[in-house]
Amino acid sequence: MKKPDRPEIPRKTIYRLSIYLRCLARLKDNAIRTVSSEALAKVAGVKSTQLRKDLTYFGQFGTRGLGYDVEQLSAMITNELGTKSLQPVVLVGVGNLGLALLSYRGFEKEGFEIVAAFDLDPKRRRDKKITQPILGMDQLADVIREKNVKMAILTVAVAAAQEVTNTLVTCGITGILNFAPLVLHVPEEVMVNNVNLAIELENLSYFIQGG
Ligand SMILES: NC(=O)c1ccc[n+]([C@@H]2O[C@H](COP(=O)([O-])OP(=O)(O)OC[C@H]3O[C@@H](n4cnc5c(N)ncnc54)[C@H](O)[C@@H]3O)[C@@H](O)[C@H]2O)c1
Repeated sequence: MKKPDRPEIPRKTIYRLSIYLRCLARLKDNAIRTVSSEALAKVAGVKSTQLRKDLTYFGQFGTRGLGYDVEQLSAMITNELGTKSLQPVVLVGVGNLGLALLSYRGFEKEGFEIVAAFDLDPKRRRDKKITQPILGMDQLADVIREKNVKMAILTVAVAAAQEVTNTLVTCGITGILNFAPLVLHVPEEVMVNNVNLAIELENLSYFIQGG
């Protein structure tokens, strides 16, 4: 996977980078140029020792007494996350969930562009709010190649998820955001992130018991 010359960076550290980046964006909006590790940690909701530890994976940042340069730290994190330029993404499965994600206008601001969506039955769903092309599966390989797409959002019915995953991997996709409630089998070099609201709710349910 990415940057193999580095020591293993915990997955949670990478998640926290995304949180730090959004906090830094808010500071930039308020014309704040430098921030102490304590202040940044506080807005990010972590301990300052955690923040400093996370950032040491990527080199030395900040000046003692002065803190971090907001612009420089944002640039470093964006570079590490690979979101310096707009990343093309495809979505497969234009049902209820797929349509909802396609109609969300906020992804581009965050560095991702859903360049096209695909479905077995691309003509079934039409929605004036959707600006991306909805195409048949026969066009998937061409679009992925032409637009050099590496990431896919998977919102197909659970029964089709593994088969569609195999197709995506064959087409060169190396990162899958999977909404289907099953464990996908992929080659080692392919990364899958699962989103499962039921698991998140179950987790909340555990923690609020007896509250
Ligand atoms: N992660 C979550 O929290 C969460 C929440 C809701 C739904 N889901 C899951 O998301 C998926 C979609 O849910 P939905 O309600 O939008 O379902 P849906 O039935 O409305 O849509 C599924 C779409 O997938 C398409 N499809 C099926 N087989 C395909 C194939 N082989 N190739 C291409 N397209 C194919 C169908 O034509 C349909 O348009 C399901 O797997 C569901 O379990 C997850």
